[in-house]
Amino acid sequence: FYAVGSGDGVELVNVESAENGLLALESASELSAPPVLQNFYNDTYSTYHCSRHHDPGSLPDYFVIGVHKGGSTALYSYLSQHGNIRPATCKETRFFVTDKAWKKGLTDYRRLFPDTSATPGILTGEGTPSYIRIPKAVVRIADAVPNAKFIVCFRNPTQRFISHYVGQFHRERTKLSCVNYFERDRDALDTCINNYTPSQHKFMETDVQSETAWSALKRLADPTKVADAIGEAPANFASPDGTCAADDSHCKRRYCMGLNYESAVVRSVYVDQLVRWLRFFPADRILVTQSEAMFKDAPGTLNRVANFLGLRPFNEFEIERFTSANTGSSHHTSELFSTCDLDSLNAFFAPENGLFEALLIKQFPEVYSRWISWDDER
Ligand SMILES: Nc1ncnc2c1ncn2[C@@H]1O[C@H](COP(=O)(O)OS(=O)(=O)O)[C@@H](OP(=O)(O)O)[C@H]1O
Repeated sequence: FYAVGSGDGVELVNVESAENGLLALESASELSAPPVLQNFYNDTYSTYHCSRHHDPGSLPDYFVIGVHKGGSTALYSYLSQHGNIRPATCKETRFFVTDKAWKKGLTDYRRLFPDTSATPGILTGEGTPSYIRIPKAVVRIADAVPNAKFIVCFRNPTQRFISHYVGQFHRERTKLSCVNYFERDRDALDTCINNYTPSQHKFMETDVQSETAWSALKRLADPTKVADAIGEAPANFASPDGTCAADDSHCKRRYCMGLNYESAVVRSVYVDQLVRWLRFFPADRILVTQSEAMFKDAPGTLNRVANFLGLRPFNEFEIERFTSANTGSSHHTSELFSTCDLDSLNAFFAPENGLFEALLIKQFPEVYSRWISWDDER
């Protein structure tokens, strides 16, 4: 038994080992985790930790919504160097994914931001990379800040996964080798796919907009929506009621990835995440950027961000301050890197990388025209 808990109390949880306990916490927001672990995860690992202004300020004009390990810290801090930006008191407010914070309400959230209402042309915003992947974030943001703009930086999925793994290992959240860390998540997905039944899988479209229908929010990796966004309906596709035919592995994969959105491998599957955002916001309110491009040419990427936000280009003085911010720890130089099997990872991500490319072609053709191959950072 391990004692876990937050300010609201401590509970005893039966886990087989310290490592299993940590793994349980890591995946605690998944459906299978006991509620006490879900709460612990939400309220302790996602602490609402930023300092506050005395008076409530403005709601954000922009959000950096991801991806985790995609260079979001660098992008956010570079953006904050712009003379017309007054950022939040901290990068990752996590407000929209931390239930305790959300319950405190928007007035409390606004204390994290300056009041820009009297200074036209000055923007404020925050950068929480989990917003892109945690379904409740987009639902809550669409409700609370419907006119905001969103910036996302996608990285080669294999490299993102490895960066995540190395980070988790160093923070002592896992002791597994990279191969075993990957296989654990892949096997969990396979178990979900093999145990799939149509009766557990019913899309509750009308409930999705409702905050109380949390179970429905988890089902947002709707295969029909992915097909719509890409502009084609794959053969042998989902039944009219949205459930998957017995031999439709693509459909089941979408469903199971939707359920397992906290898993380290699923975090690198971008197509479902972006399609979900496109259900709430039009494509012209989401700026898709690429980590590999930013790593090579930060001013180039940041000037695209400035243009998207209606700001003038960055000047030399601001660009000189692009000294960053969560860079240089590169996982490539870590000895843990050698415990990864790049071929298996690339093979695992290949189907969804193809879907993601199709999504860019259809919804973000201008972005796709300058897209650098994922191979670039291998
Ligand atoms: N300019 C530049 N060049 C090369 N690499 C860069 C750069 N900026 C950020 N990074 C890499 O981005 C990774 C951190 O991403 P995030 O800031 O999004 O991480 S976090 O989710 O906020 O923890 C982390 O990746 P890894 O080093 O591979 O772990 C950073 O090194």
